Amino acid sequence: MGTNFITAQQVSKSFGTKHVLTDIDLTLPAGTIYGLIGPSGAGKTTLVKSIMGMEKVDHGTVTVMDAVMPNRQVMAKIGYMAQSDALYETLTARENLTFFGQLMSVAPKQLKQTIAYAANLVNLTKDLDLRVSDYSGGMKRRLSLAIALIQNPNLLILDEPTVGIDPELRQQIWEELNNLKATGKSILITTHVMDEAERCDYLMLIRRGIALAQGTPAELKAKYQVDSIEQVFLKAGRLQDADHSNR
Ligand SMILES: Nc1ncnc2c1ncn2[C@@H]1O[C@H](COP(=O)(O)OP(=O)(O)OP(=O)(O)O)[C@@H](O)[C@H]1O
Repeated sequence: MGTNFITAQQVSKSFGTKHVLTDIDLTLPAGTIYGLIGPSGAGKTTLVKSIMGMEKVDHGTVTVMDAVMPNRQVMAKIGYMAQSDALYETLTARENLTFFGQLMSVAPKQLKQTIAYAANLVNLTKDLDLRVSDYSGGMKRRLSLAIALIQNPNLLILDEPTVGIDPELRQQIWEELNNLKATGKSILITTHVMDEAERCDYLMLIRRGIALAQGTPAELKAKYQVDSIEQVFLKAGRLQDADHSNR
């Protein structure tokens, strides 16, 4: 594989007359946590789905692990956690993990081990044999994250993985994301939580489908001469508004 897990070039997407993504470039190298940060409706999920090959882009190209997307085989190799949970409610969490593990061709011998690892990571070990219909919203998010990890993927794409997850567990999840990164895996993550943005190696600030700024958190703070990513976002947003009204 080349050095990059994801290369998106000049990606544009509209729904009807609404421009949702405009000329987005994104490069995700190995061993990197890349954060997409932006307000609700900014286009983060649409960009993630375009990278996954689940949305057809109007313009531009997306390459994932050397394959031009959409590509079913490559899509199956990505540990993907969607924004809405796609779980079998009448099955237990263990049965869900087993089902998805088999679907992703995890060897039966390994499956038991990876279920234990993933359940432990998201703190669901003791609730594995409960039916998902009895799970809270946060538990369902955690189970979805465990499913994304079940095949030990080299590339994880996580759409708002920590929504509804308490701060302590969020901390543990971030620690594990960093461990995965240290083994050369890459993670693309969307969030609107600013302290999570600070933990990413590289960020894209996205607003109204436009990449307002890209860089490491330190680079962005230096560029906008502020102390936090939240302030970077506010300043970049104001500049975007001023630019818009000057046209
Ligand atoms: N299938 C669709 N048909 C029409 N409009 C869509 C469709 N999917 C998304 N949109 C619109 O595209 C815009 C961007 O949506 P998207 O879900 O990508 O934003 P987001 O940044 O992920 O927001 P959130 O943080 O709330 O998930 C929104 O205005 C949304 O209404």
